[in-house]
Amino acid sequence: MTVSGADPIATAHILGVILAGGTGERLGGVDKALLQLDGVALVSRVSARLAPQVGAVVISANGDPARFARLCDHEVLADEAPLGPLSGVLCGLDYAVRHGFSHVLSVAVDTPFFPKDLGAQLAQAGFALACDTAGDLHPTFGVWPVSLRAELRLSLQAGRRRLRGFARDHGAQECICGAPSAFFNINTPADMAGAEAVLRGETCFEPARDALVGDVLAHLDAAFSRCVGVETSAPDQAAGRVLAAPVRAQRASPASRCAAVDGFALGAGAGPWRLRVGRAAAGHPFQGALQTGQAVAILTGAQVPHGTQRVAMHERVIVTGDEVHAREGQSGGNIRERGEDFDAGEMLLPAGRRLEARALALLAAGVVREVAVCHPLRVGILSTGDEVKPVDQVRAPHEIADVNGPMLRSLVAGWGFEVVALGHAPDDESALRDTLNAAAGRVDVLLTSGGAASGQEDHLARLMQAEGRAQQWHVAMKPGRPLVTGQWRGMAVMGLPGNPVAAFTSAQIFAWPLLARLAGESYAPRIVTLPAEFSFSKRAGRREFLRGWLTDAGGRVAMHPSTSSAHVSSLAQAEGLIDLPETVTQVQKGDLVRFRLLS
Ligand SMILES: Nc1nc2c(c(=O)[nH]1)N[C@H]1C(S)=C(S)[C@@H](COP(=O)(O)OP(=O)(O)OC[C@H]3O[C@@H](n4cnc5c(N)ncnc54)[C@H](O)[C@@H]3O)O[C@H]1N2
Ligand code: MOO
Ligand SMILES: [Mg+2]
Repeated sequence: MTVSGADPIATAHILGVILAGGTGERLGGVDKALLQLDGVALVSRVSARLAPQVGAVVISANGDPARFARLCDHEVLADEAPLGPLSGVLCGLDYAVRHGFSHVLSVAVDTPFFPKDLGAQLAQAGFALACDTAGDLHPTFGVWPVSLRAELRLSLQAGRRRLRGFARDHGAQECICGAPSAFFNINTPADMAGAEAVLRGETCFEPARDALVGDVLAHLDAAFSRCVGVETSAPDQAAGRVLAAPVRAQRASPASRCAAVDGFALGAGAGPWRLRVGRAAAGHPFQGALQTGQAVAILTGAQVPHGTQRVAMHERVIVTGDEVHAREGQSGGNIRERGEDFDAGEMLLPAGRRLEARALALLAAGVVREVAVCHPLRVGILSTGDEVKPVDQVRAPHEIADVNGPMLRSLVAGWGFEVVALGHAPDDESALRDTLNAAAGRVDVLLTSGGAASGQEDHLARLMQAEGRAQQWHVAMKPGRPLVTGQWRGMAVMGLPGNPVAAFTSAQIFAWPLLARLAGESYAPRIVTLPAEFSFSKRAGRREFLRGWLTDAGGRVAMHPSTSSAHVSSLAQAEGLIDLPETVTQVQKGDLVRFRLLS
């Protein structure tokens, strides 16, 4: 179903719902609604901001409603089944219908500075979620028509609890309603202190620190999801593709008891055994069963006849006439039992697994004839910069060869994605716009390099913020401080920094998990922990990735002496990235370090 907006909805027809069901875990499990910000409970602040924007206000919260009684006289609605904020919205919609409202405007109780014209902005669309000017979606802030009730209930009953997923599936628009600071939400005691400082006018919301690597990864997880379609295919035709659904064995393996060696299938008894006429070969079962004291010749892989106790290797028996005598030293049954590798119906591979040789072998063993796989993810690679030229066009000393282009194309192809080479764009906003527009029709995701920072000729973030959706990051990471993430006309975009070592590192740390997510693939970098063969000092608060390799004797990690993000030689020598966390200031020889293996 798609709900589209026509006329804006009158304020009197909108019911305001304060979502106050969270557990406030990072604040020690307190009820956030009751937290006092500069002497006023959050629920009261949010209610005061919401009331002028709607016809009436209710609170969605579970537990004892009396706790709100001394703060406000809003009705408190408990969830039918508490399944997160979406059940709060559902409760609000039910209440809205009973009381003659046409829409719900939902807000979160822990976000006290939301825009004063939020309702008016969202109501233009009829069904919409709020996002900020940096492109971040705030799915608890939305306008919801009551007509969504039945589908929302069904969706929750089916276990789909994500606001953004439901909203996107049902055609919600995303409206830019304010600056990121307007959606500042309180999760930790430090956020509370920050919000109080803002109220006192001592500070504004500009981030005081660079984003942590973990923050950026969490944002990627929240803001992006699989974007490619799914089809069914024979496994053989799907080599290199990603499974969209788990696969179960269609048959046990082995499907029948069979011989693990060439020799004689022996029936019960201590021997000698009387040799029967005929044999059991792979693909040609012996017709008949072995009685006590009987034997029959058998070959590796053949089904063992009924009544077989064990299979003796031919080197280990003596055959005289039609009698088989066991020699000394016979051990083991030499029989592969039915289903000893896996049983019919057993899960062989999970969704998200890429079908490489080992996976394909397993599917064949399980007689799997059809799998659901994701379409390949098309990844555009674009270099930017007036100084950057293809290698065969480099002339003047102020020109440099495009290093990032070939590096990223090879990296992305090596990860198993489909590469679309998009060449190069100059440092010019209008040319970049044209390039982005052209790319949006050809690829699912675009990786750029260069122009990701905030210099005069760094256009990517500015352009995308103005005309698409973008987040410009300063990551507390070296190399790779600048990064841009966002969307352009439905295409995911990641702007990597220009310096090649930074581009490479940011690609490993951020682009790879992003691409995997978009492609429906599970992402699992290979990381080992080994003693350092070097000592090194660094600043606290920043994650650093050094280029390193395993020492000849093995078991230790050496570092390249250069930490410059422009020294490409250090990359070529590297076998991995040494990952030094934010908290570390000193590494001594012998200390354990995390080493992310490349290739
Ligand atoms: N005032 C600040 N300046 C810079 C910051 C900062 O935070 N504040 N960050 C520095 C860091 S760290 C990096 S990394 C770079 C990243 O800059 P951009 O992503 O904007 O990239 P450019 O300015 O276009 O180029 C930087 C550098 O990289 C070379 N480059 C670019 N593309 C390629 C390519 N395809 N092949 C080879 N080399 C390339 C380019 O020539 C520049 O030398 O910004 C710092 N500045
Ligand atoms: O990303 Mo920059 O160093 O890290 O050159
Ligand atoms: Mg720059």
